[in-house]
Amino acid sequence: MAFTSGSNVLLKNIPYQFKDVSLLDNRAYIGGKWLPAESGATFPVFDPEDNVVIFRVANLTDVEVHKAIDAAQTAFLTYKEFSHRKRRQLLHQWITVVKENRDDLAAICTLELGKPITESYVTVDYGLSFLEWFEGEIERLYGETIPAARENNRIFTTREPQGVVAAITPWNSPIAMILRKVGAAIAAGCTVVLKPAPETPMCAIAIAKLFERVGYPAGTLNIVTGDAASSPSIGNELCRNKLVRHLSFTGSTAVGKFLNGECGKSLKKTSMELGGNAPFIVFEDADIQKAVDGLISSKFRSSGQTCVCANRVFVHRSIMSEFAEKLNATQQKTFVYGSVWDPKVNFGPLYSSRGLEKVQKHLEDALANGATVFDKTSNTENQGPNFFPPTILLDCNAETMRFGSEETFGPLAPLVPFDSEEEVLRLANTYESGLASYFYTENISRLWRVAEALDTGMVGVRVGLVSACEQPFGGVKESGIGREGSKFGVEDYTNVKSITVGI
Ligand SMILES: O=CCCC(=O)O
Repeated sequence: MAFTSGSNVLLKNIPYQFKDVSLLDNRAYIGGKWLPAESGATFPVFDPEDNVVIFRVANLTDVEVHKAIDAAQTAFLTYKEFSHRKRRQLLHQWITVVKENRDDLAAICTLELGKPITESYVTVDYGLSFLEWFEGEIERLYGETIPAARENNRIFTTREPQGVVAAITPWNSPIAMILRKVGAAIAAGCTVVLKPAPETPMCAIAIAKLFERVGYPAGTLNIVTGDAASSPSIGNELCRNKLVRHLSFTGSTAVGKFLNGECGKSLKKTSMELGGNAPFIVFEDADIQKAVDGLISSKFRSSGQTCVCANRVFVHRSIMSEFAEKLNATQQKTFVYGSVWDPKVNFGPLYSSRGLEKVQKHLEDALANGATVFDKTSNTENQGPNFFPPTILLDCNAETMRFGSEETFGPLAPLVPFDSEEEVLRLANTYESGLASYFYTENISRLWRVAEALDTGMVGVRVGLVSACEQPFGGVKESGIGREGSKFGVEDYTNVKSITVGI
């Protein structure tokens, strides 16, 4: 299927028939209207499977972003007066239309991210789980009563929506990351200007198309699209415009630090979900097959392209060879390669040639410094220009090789031997990142000791997957500020107001 009809454009034939082609708009969404860039400019979106252009999307500048923020502020003045029950009903309707359009949303995700279709359904359902969780939270945005020190005073608190939220979302899990941010902000009573990643704008547009059907005030959600070159001007407006009260960003630590600095100039609240470099530790007393299974999901999920993917794999020296053998055997059995539209396929290409280059650099650096590839994965030839197979490296050193200090964001599993708990904790906690960590042990004392000692916002103990709508998601140190998902994710978009009454 390929077609052009007004603003609904798909430039390439694909083996999927969209049920509702109106979801494939290539315009921005501002104040309830679908608009091309004022300059008429567009930017290309590529299919990662073959690097062919699939869409051309409106390339905005700060001028349109300014208008989107004004529209969001106008909508906020109406939306903030809605009762919690009414907000909940609207969110429920949004959930219903997202569910009804699950197939098309998964297809768009596969198309612009190169995710195998089966994984795309997982990300749509993961996104939906956030909306469902936030729907429940809306009516539980409670305040408190506080005993007053002055006899004639009574003090209580309420939670108020902050106002206009700017959200900047990544390419790596577009539907889930958009719904995790936008769903929480809308649940809290805020309005949103969303800037999706230039690689995956069509997921955001489709979500907004469904949002539009629900009956929120015009301007409650706005989508401002732009390519990498226009992102700095769009980002500057989002950071500097005083009507924006909260900026929520998921992406690299370098960009997060810059945005946070800019937001500081008008003291905006920020939520920053930044780079990971997660340690994954397998102690000598671990259930080895359980640890292998955990690493398969932590390391290779989304072809290794999530911020919570294991990056440094520490394995106790005494079990290294057994672990490596089992890991290799399990990954050979687990992954199926081929067209991302084939429901049996569960491992796809990287998102772009940029992603591929980084993984290749980390591999070359490790090999140049003494690492070796463990039994090259078979059946992975001719999988397209951005494909990188699951690769296990032996004889690695996290202190001297590049993967040790930088997130690889790809399916490279460097196994680093260690000899003691003290040593591995020092290595795991060395860097400034502190998003997720994982470890496997069957020793109950060690379980508590290590969980408490790991300096990360999230710890997976005997699990390779921590992400869930009810789990507070976020990091410490240079991995971020704030928590997404869970009750904290909604509270993050509210201000606590204290009201003192004299009687
Ligand atoms: O990569 C960012 C987050 C993915 C997840 O929520 O597991």
